[in-house]
Amino acid sequence: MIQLTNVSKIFKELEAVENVTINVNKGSIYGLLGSNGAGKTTLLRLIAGILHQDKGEIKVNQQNVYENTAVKQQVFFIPDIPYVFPQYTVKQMAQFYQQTYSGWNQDRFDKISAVFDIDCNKKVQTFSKGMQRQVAFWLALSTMPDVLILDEPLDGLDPVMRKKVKNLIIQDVAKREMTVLISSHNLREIEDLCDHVGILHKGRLLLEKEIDDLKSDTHKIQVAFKKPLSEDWLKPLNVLYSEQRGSVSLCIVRGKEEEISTYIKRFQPIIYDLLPLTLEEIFIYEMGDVGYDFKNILV
Ligand SMILES: Nc1ncnc2c1ncn2[C@@H]1O[C@H](COP(=O)(O)OP(=O)(O)OP(=O)(O)O)[C@@H](O)[C@H]1O
Repeated sequence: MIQLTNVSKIFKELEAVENVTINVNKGSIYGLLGSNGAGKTTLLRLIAGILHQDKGEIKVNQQNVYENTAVKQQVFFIPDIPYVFPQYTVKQMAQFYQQTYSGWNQDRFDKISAVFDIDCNKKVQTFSKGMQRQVAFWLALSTMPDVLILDEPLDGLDPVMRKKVKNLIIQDVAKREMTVLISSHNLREIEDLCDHVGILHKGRLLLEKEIDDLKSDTHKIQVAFKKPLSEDWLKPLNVLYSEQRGSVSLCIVRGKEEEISTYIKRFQPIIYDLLPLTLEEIFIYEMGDVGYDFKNILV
C-alpha cells in the first residue's frame, strides 16, 4: 500500500512534483501517465526512497520510506534503465540480492529461469537492452516485493516477452496481493494492466480514477440530423470537445450514457453512435485541457 499526502519535490527553482496526493491500495496496479518532464520518474524515485520529498508525507505499508531499510526491503524499483553491476554475472547479482533482500526466494528464482532464456553465468553488462530488462524482472520478482515500482517497464521487450512479464506481474498481484505502480507512455499497456490511473502534468496530478469509471464517464458521439439544429443544442450536455464533419457532429461528452442518449434521441437523429473512449483518447483530451494540442483526436 502506497500513500502520498501533499508531496512536493523541488530541484533548485523547479517544483518537479507539486502537492501530489495519491493512494494505491494493496493488490492494485496503478498506472502513472503524463507528458514528458511531468515528474513521473521523480515521483517514483521519491516513493522508492531514493529521493527525499521537500514537503508532504510518503508512506509504504504505513511507514515512512526514506532511510527506512526495513521498508525498502519490501519495495523493488526497476528504473527506465535498469542498473547492472559491472562485471557481475546473473548468478552473482542474484547472490547480491539474496544478501540484500530478506524476502529473496531461491525457489522462485529457479522457477522463473524457465521463463527467461538467459545464461546465468554470463555478465549482465554484455546482454542486450531487452535481456538486461528481463534480468531486472527476474531478480525483482525473486525478492518477492510487497511493492513493485516500474518506470517504463516493458520498453525494449519483444511482444512475447512483454506478455510473459505481464503474466508474472499479474500472478504476483493475484496470489500475494503485490502492489504495483507503473509509469509508462504506452497507454494500451496501462489500459491492459492497470485498475487505476493517474495523470501527471507539470508536477501536478490532473486526474486520478479507476480505469473503468474513467472510461464509462466519457463518450465519443457521432450524430447527424435531417435538418441542422441551432448551434446551442449541445449546451445542456457536458461537451468536452466537438467538431463538425459535413453533416456529422463528432463530440466528446462527459456524463451518464443513458442521460446523454435520452437527450439526443429527443431530436430524432438519423445517425447516432455512442462509443467508449480509449485511454489514449482520454489522455490526449485531458492534456489538451491543460494546453497540450489535441486537434483531430476523433477518428
Ligand atoms: N536531479 C534533478 N535535478 C534537477 N532537475 C531534475 C532532476 N530530476 C528531474 N529533474 C527535472 O524535473 C522535471 C521532471 O522530471 P522527470 O524525470 O520526473 O519527468 P518524467 O515525467 O519522468 O519525464 P519523461 O516522461 O520525459 O521521462 C524535469 O523538468 C526534469 O528536468
